Amino acid sequence: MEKICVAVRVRPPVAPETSNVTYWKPEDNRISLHKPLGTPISDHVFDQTCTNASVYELLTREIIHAAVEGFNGTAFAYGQTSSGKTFTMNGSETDPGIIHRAVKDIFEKIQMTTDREFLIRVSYMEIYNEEINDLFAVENQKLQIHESLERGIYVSGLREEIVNSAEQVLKLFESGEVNRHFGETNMNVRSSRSHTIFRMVIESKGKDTHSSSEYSSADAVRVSVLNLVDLAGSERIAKTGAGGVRLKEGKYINKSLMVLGNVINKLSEGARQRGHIPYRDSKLTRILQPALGGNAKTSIICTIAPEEVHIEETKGTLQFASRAKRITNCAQVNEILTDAALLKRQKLEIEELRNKLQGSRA
Ligand SMILES: Nc1ncnc2c1ncn2[C@@H]1O[C@H](COP(=O)(O)OP(=O)(O)OP(=O)(O)O)[C@@H](O)[C@H]1O
Repeated sequence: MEKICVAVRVRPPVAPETSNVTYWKPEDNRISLHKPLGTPISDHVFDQTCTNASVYELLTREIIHAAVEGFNGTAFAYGQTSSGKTFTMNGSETDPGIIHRAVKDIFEKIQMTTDREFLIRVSYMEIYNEEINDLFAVENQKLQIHESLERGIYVSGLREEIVNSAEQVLKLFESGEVNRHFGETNMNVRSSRSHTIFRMVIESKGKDTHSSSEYSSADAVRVSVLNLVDLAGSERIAKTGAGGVRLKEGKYINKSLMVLGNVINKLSEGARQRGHIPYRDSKLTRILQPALGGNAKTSIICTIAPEEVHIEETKGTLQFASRAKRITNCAQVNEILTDAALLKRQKLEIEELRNKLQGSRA
């Protein structure tokens, strides 16, 4: 069992004239309003001078490395609109975000792992107005979620591309970004109007599979799923000035984030009290189910805006962070034996049985 890793990140003020007015005081892994005391609410608090490089290093790198070794992983950004989620996940020219860094890191790690061979598949989807769309293939819309013993929870009909270099993945990611729903609101000129999930499936098996007399872990195939998630931001309609299409989008965004909040609340209660977890109440929580209290290593970066007008929303985000911090997951390496390995094992077991029988007859 391990805890979800949660961090809070303060973005710099939007208006330069307010740059020296600080309402929030980050101090180690605490953040407080007015007075520098308070209980730790997350594992890290990043102040407004921090870079995406340091967020990646402290919060996500370990999960990415574990994904290459066979553990499921999820990293997601949560926070009100315009607080810096997309900036954290996508980054800028000079300071690439989590996704860019994760992709580079995965291929570097793979290159260093000389005793295994890898197959990497990527997909990119968005949840827009509670419908799942494929960002690699615009014709694939309104996709359905299914569950099977072999694949767990998956989205059927989603295009998966087999990739073999970081450059190829980043190019594909950029092509998907073009199809994503963005829109202008009073709060953000380029506001994400959908939740996006960039997914990498990492499959590997040992190179040393030639020994015929014994089966070993080298015969097993490891399959891990890595989700890099940029959520749409919660918003107050009065502040965003949303009407028409934006209003409809805002309602769907708020509803699915409310379900996510409910799931986090339930999970943060002790195992005895928690009862039914409402994963099925939204597509977002259904897809993220393994990441929330399941078989995955998860980190959450909660982004907040420093301005006084956003204090109430910021308090809500900090509450979300402190609840999420209480969640424990149970991550394990996903290893399955190949058919050939299973056959080898069966043969050995039969052999053993035969020897035993002969021994008892003698
Ligand atoms: N840490 C940061 N450093 C510099 N600029 C930032 C930082 N965080 C956010 N910004 C800037 O603030 C603005 C809003 O950020 P961003 O679009 O990432 O917010 P968001 O939380 O994704 O919003 P939404 O939910 O509306 O999509 C952008 O112009 C972004 O470049």
